[in-house]
Order: sequence, then C-alpha cells, then structure tokens
Amino acid sequence: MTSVFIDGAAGTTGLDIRDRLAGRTDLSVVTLDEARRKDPSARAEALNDADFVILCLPDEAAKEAVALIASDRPRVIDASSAHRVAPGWTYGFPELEPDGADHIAAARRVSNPGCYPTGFLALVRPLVRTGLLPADWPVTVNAVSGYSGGGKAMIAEYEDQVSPPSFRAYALDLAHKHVPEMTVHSGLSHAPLFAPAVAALRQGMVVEVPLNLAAMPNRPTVAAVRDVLARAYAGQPLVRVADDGLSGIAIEEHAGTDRLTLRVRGNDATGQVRLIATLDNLGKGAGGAAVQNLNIMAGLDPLAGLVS
Ligand SMILES: NC(=O)C1=CN([C@@H]2O[C@H](COP(=O)(O)OP(=O)(O)OC[C@H]3O[C@@H](n4cnc5c(N)ncnc54)[C@H](OP(=O)(O)O)[C@@H]3O)[C@@H](O)[C@H]2O)C=CC1
Ligand SMILES: CC(=O)N[C@@H](CCC(=O)OP(=O)(O)O)C(=O)O
Repeated sequence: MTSVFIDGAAGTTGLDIRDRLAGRTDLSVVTLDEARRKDPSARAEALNDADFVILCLPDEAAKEAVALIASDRPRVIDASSAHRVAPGWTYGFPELEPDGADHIAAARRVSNPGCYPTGFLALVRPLVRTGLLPADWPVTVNAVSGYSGGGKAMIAEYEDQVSPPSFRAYALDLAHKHVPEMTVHSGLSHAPLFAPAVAALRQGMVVEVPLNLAAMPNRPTVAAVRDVLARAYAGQPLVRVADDGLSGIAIEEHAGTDRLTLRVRGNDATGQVRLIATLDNLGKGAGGAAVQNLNIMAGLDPLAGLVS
C-alpha cells in the first residue's frame, strides 16, 4: 500500500491532513509521536521510508526536511512557501493551466500554493494567458483570511483573547511572502500590490481583484471577463465560476469545504469590475489542495477525501 509520511502532523495543516486521510483504505499514513516528531534522525528515517511525504512545517524546517531526503523513493508535497517559485518544483494547482494536472501527476516535488495566491491566481491567470489583461497591468489584490491562516500561534492569539480585533490589515510593508508566487505564476510582468487582512473567524477567505476595464486598451465588457474564467474552469469539480447575482458575498461561504468559487461583478457603464474568489484557507487553500495533489500524484481518485 502507498505510504504517506506527514512531517509536521501536530500543526494546523498537518492535523487537518491527518484527519482527512484517516479513513482512507488506499493509503497508509505515518506520523511521529510527540517525543520524536522534531528528532532529525527519526524524521530522516520516516522521510526516506515513505512513498510520499507531505511537509506541513515552517519554511526553514521544510527546507531542512528536503535536505534530509537521501533516497529516490519519496515524492514530496510541500505545504510551506519554501519552494513555490523554486527551480525543479512543480506548482501544485492542477486547475490553473490546461496541462496542470498532468505535470503534477508526473512530478516528484510539488509545492502547494499559498491560500491567498490560490484565489488570486485563479482569478487573474486565465485573463493574462488569453491576453484580456495586459501582462504589465498594475494589479491590486485585497484579501481577508480567517485567523487559522496564521497557524497554531495565531489561533491561540485569537482564541485566548477576550476581544480580538474583528478586522486587522497587515503586511503593511508590502512585502508579503506570497507576492513572488503571485507574480511568477500569474504571468504578470511586475508584482501585484497585495493588501491582506485577517478577520476574527477561524476559517474562510475572500480574495478580490478590482479592475478598471475602461482604462484598458481593448475595454473588455464584464461578460467577456466572466466568459474567459468560465471557459478556463469548465468541468472542474472544485473550481466554479458563479453567475448568481448575489447582493453580498460572505467570507464563510466555503468554510469546511474544498471549493473555490470565482465571481465577476461589475458595471459596463462605469467600465469597472470586481473579481472575487471565496475559499477556505485550510481547504483549497492548504490541506484540501495537498490531498488533491497527493491523489493526482498517486494515480488515485482526484477527489478522494475532498468536499467538492
Ligand atoms: N494555516 C494555513 O491556512 C496555511 C498554512 N500553510 C503552510 O503550512 C505550513 C504549516 O503551517 P501551519 O500548519 O499553519 O503551522 P503550525 O504552526 O500550526 O504548525 C507547524 C508545525 O510544525 C512543527 N515544527 C516546527 N519546526 C519543526 C521541525 N524542525 N521539525 C518538526 N516539526 C516542526 C511545529 O511544532 P510545534 O507544534 O512544536 O510548534 C508545528 O506543529 C507553513 O509553512 C504554512 O505557511 C499553507 C497554507 C495555508
Ligand atoms: C492570516 C495569515 O496570517 N495568513 C498567512 C498565510 C497563510 C498561508 O497561505 O500559508 P503559507 O504560509 O503556506 O503561504 C500569512 O499571511 O502569512
């Protein structure tokens, strides 16, 4: 049976993936007990003995784990941001490019996307690929995450406080660690301006890209933008383009699922559009994406263990 070692199984993403894989009969899951989970020799043994390893660690520990792999056996899925633009690593977003799942199926090293980049890239990449959005367009991305996006430390910070802030803008130096992968994998020629915030709810995420269509050389319509996204994700079970006319979009929309919904709302008279993605930062934004990549790499049902 295919074996999967989760390194970092006591953390937020690791525990989530362990729970997701617990009922699987097509995989055997290996974790280290509390006394050995940070012991480099125990980790080295487990890393080299598994068919797959999923790294649910801070960036430095993820790099250290990769360096501990000395055998050709393990194929790696890294949930951290250590290898998202690194040479030799495949970006683990199967729906993003037409041949994305094929590349992941064949890869030995797959880097899971960040939660914010999952929403951002899903909205922007097809527009750049088809030329609707000029690659040198100055793009802004506003986003709000549930606090579980900050891992154990932020969960404790929010759940131990009597009155945590309802909404907190951060990354005010405009150098968030997700900007490089947003730039590289969107095909934009310069970095988007990324304005994230964290809200006082555990799970959920809204990622928004506002665009002034009227200022673009070809002045596309709102329907033309929606059509590009609808074509790009047609038939994808986890990524859908909704045209439902909702008057408001809730951050909790997909909490507890692995869905990613994209909406294109705008006004042709003003020539303005809001591209809006909703997802669960721990679902398609982390653990769900890791399990999806594992299924694809192992040649299993791609949706096994996922909530579509
Ligand atoms: N939370 C989210 O929404 C997302 C997280 N990620 C990424 O996934 C990775 C894990 O994040 P998350 O689960 O949130 O973080 P957590 O802080 O919740 O968990 C990280 C775990 O790694 C353990 N750890 C740290 N150093 C080592 C080491 N040297 N050897 C073994 N274990 C170690 C920690 O141990 P201890 O328990 O002792 O602290 C902890 O259990 C990060 O790179 C994060 O950026 C990616 C997408 C979304
Ligand atoms: C709310 C919050 O703090 N979120 C995290 C990102 C969570 C995520 O996507 O994880 P990666 O670190 O793997 O990219 C942050 O902004 O650093």
